[in-house]
Amino acid sequence: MPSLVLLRHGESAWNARDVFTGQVDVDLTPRGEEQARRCGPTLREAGLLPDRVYSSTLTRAVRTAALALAAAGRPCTPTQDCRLDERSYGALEGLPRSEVLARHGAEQYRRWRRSWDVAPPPVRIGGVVRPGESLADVAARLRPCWEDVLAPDLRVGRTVLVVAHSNSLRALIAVLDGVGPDRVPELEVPIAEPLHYLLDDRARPLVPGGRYVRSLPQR
Ligand SMILES: O=C(O)[C@@H](CO)OP(=O)(O)O
Repeated sequence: MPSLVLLRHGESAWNARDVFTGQVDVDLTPRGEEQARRCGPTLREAGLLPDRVYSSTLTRAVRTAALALAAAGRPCTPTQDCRLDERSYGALEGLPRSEVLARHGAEQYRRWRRSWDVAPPPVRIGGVVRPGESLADVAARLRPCWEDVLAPDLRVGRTVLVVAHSNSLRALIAVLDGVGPDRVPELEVPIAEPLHYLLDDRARPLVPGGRYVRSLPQR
C-alpha cells in the first residue's frame, strides 16, 4: 500500500534564534543534525524506509534527508525540487519574530504566519523584488509537484519520503487533506517528526491528517 512520509528539517540556525527564515539558506545546528539522525532508526523500526526521497533545494532539508537515511543504514542523496522550498517570507526574512510581533501586533503577525491568503510584504535585493508568498501561493506551486512527481510514485505502491519545511509541508497537507482556508491556521508541523500517510491506490489519504511515527522506547 502506498506510504507517504512528510518530514520537516531539524533545527536550523535561525530556528534556534527565533528569526523568520523563509528562503534564506541557513544550515542545521548540531542539535538539528542530531534530530535528523534520530529519524533514521524511527523510520526503519516503523518499516517506512523509503523507495524514493525528495527534498527542497535548501541545505537544511537536503542535509536532514541525507543524515536520516545514513543513520537508517540507507545512505542516499535526495532528489531536489524547488517547489518544495519554504515559502518566501519576503521582507520578514532575517527579522526576529519578537520584533515583528512588537512592531505589527498579534493579528497581523498571525495573518502573515498562518492565514491562507495573506502574503508577507515583498523584499528588494539589489534591483530585484522578490514577493512574499501566502500559503495559497505555496499550495499553487506545490500542486504540480504533487501531481507530476509525488503522486505517480505513490500510485504504483512506493514509499515516498518528502523532506521540506514548516509552510511547504502545511501547504502540501492542505492539498492532500483538502483542508479549507478556515482550518489552515490550525496546521502546525513540528521539527523532525515523521508524519505518515497511508494512501489508497489513487494516492488519497486513508486517514485524514496522517499519523506521527514515534520511535520505539530505548531498551
Ligand atoms: O521562518 C520560517 O521560515 C518558518 C519556519 O521556521 O516559520 P513559521 O513556521 O513561523 O511560518
